[in-house]
Amino acid sequence: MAAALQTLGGGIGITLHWIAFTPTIEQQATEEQKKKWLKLAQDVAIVGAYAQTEMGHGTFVRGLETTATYDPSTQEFVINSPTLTSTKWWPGGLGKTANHATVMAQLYTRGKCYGPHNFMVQIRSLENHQPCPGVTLGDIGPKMESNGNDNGFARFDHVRIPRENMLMKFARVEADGTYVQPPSSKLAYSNMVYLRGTFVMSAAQALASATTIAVRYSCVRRQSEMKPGEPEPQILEYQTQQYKLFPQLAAAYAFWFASWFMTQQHGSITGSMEKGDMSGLAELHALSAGLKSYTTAVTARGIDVCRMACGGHGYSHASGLPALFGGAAALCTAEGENTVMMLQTARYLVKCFAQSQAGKRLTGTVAYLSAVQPSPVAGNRNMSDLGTLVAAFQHRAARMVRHAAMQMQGEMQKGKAREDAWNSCSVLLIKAAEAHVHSFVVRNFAETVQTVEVDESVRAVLTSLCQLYSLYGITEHAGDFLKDGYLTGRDIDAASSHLSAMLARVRPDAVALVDAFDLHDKILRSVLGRYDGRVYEHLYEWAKKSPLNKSEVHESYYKYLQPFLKSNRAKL
Ligand SMILES: CCCCC/C=C\C/C=C\C/C=C\CC/C=C/C(=O)SCCNC(=O)CCNC(=O)[C@H](O)C(C)(C)COP(=O)(O)OP(=O)(O)OC[C@H]1O[C@@H](n2cnc3c(N)ncnc32)[C@H](O)[C@@H]1OP(=O)(O)O
Ligand SMILES: Cc1cc2nc3c(=O)[nH]c(=O)nc-3n(C[C@H](O)[C@H](O)[C@H](O)COP(=O)(O)OP(=O)(O)OC[C@H]3O[C@@H](n4cnc5c(N)ncnc54)[C@H](O)[C@@H]3O)c2cc1C
Repeated sequence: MAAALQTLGGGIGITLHWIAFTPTIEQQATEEQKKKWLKLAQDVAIVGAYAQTEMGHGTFVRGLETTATYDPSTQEFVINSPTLTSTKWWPGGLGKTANHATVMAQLYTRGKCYGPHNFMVQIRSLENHQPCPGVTLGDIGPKMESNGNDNGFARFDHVRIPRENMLMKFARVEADGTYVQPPSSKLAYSNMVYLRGTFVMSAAQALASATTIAVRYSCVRRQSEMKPGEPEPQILEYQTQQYKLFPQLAAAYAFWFASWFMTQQHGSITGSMEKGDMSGLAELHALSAGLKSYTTAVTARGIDVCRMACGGHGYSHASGLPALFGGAAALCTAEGENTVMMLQTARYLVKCFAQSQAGKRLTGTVAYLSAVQPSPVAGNRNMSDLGTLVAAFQHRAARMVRHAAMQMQGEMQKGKAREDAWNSCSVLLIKAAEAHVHSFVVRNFAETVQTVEVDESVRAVLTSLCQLYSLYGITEHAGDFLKDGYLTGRDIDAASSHLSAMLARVRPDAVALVDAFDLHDKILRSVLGRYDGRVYEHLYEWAKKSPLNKSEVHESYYKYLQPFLKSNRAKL
């Protein structure tokens, strides 16, 4: 049903109904409100959008301009778009599909603003789908990709909704206009934390799709001569092709396992929060923000590497890779722009570092920050040992977090305000946060391959993949590891040669490793990645279906080319 709606007419999309609107009801509505809206949403008796971002604000949620002003005389909220920049802009499905939206608006009651809160607003008639009175709707126009989804705009002209339409699980407004504080003002943001967590799996699946396409195609495509006179080899025999694709394949597995951890963490921490224990919220926010930022950025870059590794056919929509890239690029901006999200993780790390300096024992994903010794113990390390590789990544991250935090402290000691010191160290902070997330992904990958219940022969392959992922990270960021002498030049050389060995070791299992993602051709939508490998016949069939081939001589010849040619020939 959802898939059909998604493609119906190519102009509507209910993705956000499932991944944002419905979860917002689940997470932010009271039991009473769930009785009213949740089943309607789950049965698609209503279709919703998650309307938070505005033309003028996306990142800075506290700067949103849409207002929800409580009128105690009628016990209603008045939803209003006071400026052009307050126009809701980007929400998926808002343009033409949704008839309801959860609208994030600044809550005003008794003349005071209590910040952004979520409100349920019906935006279209359930009878004829016309916009409701006071509501102006439309599509924001073509985008880089995902044009099957009507990302839209909405304006509200003093639209009245019942008090009960404020999602009141955490904060409330009583009938007389009294505002009741939530346990944490950030609980209004809880669905963003949830959605960021799901992006980690979206990234893993996207990278899995791209590597499936590129690895399979690299076994079909034969090109050039490796040795004079020999038959053209599969392009996957070239070490450079392996160096392009296998780190992406390893990252897909790494992110898949990271998403398992994210899902488990989200479940257990939100479970505790249901019982009133908010202690895990900060770590959950930092982890989801950092993982979302890191995995989507690596995935978008990795998909483009896969696209380039497929040569010209990779650039064709027949490959499915341009669409994958466009989708993954969106994940880098949506649900919290990547830079801003990584800065949120950095903010948490600086806080934890200060606590560790004050003698507090750190736990969870930051525990290593207090365990890692500042002075490196150089020496010939066994660069094929997973424990050694994990320790190297944790040392790198701890060193970079310490360096950024101390740099910031130094700026403040010179008299800079905290905010100015933060801004002038934010590049260092971003790099430190990226190193932290990278070390988490490596550690989690290593722990998963060592504990997951699989046949020992499968564990051996996954261990090689984890070594490959880690060694690739060390060689790609060698400077970070060499800086304080924790790793030596000899270690880096050893890492490079082990990496080459891992490329050769993974090669025989490469196709099995992508087949293991079990992505049906209908999901891959790629002529190059077809399970049956019959690329060329289907590439020709695909091309013949191009709209330009409907006529032998295209109408543009008669309209433009023919007169142009004629006039040029007349001048000869
Ligand atoms: C092939 C690819 C796969 C498929 C893809 C296919 C197609 C692609 C198409 C579309 C993609 C799919 C779906 C798209 C769905 C997208 C939906 C959206 O985009 S919804 C809108 C999302 N918007 C955001 O995420 C906004 C980001 N901004 C924020 O979250 C906040 O403004 C920000 C940046 C966190 C700042 O908030 P602020 O209140 O100013 O906080 P401070 O930075 O001052 O920090 C104050 C303290 O609050 C803590 N904090 C902040 N946020 C949270 C939170 N969410 N939870 C818990 N705590 C939080 C923060 O840590 C501070 O704490 P301390 O004071 O340090 O203790
Ligand atoms: C495909 C897609 C689908 C979307 N779907 C939805 C949806 O369903 N619902 C919804 O509400 N929204 C949706 N969005 C909007 C999305 O959430 C916002 O685009 C995103 O939050 C970024 O905000 P912005 O666009 O205002 O960019 P800005 O915040 O203006 O960012 C622009 C630049 O400024 C930088 N910047 C901003 N703040 C800081 C800072 N504090 N420190 C350093 N640099 C900073 C950013 O890093 C970035 O480089 C969608 C967006 C896309 C692309």
